[in-house]
Amino acid sequence: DSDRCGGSKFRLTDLINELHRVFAEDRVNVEYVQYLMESYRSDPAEWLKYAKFNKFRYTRNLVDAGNGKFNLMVLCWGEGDGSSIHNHPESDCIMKMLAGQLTEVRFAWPETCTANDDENEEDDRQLQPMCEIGRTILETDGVCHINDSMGLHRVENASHTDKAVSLHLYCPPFEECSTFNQHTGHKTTAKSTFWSIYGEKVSKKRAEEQVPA
Ligand SMILES: O=C(O)CCSS
Ligand SMILES: [Fe+2]
Repeated sequence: DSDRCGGSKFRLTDLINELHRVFAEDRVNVEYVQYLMESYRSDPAEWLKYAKFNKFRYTRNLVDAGNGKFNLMVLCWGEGDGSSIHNHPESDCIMKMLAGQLTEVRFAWPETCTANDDENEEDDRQLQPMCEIGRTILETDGVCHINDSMGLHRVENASHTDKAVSLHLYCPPFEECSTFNQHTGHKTTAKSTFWSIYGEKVSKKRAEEQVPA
């Protein structure tokens, strides 16, 4: 079937095929990848099978493992769900709203200043509150792009009445990232896991393995 202006419809499967073609090249143009994510018009019939919610926290549902070059996943946010402040190690993150609304809050990397200049072994850092450097409300089909050179972010569903669904592309994929305490800038490492893989809920046992098929 065709879209409004008579062109053939750019389906989720077309997006995935085009991403595989792009990532088969040696060099990837991230702007073009962002253009592809913008070009896809959200159609719930195409992604509902990945949209699995957990009442306790947002879920990450793997759609395509990108032949190891990228991960494409559907994230499902219950009312009030939010991520921690986190980075995207050596990766580009391109995020697109499929349904509902999300707020992206950006932060600068934490400042750490040594309390005193003498060469003491223990680097005595004075952690301080992190600085918010931007705030964007993403509406359906909106896309945002971030990588570590641009800063850190927290993503949250501020609605008390509506759920939200977003499509995330990470290239290259990463299994863990750093999370940050907003008041102190203190950094900890967090492992990223999938709630479902290719539309199948991850069994308790598989959750340990976390190896996409
Ligand atoms: O992958 C995650 O859990 C962070 C979602 S915001 S990019
Ligand atoms: Fe993120």
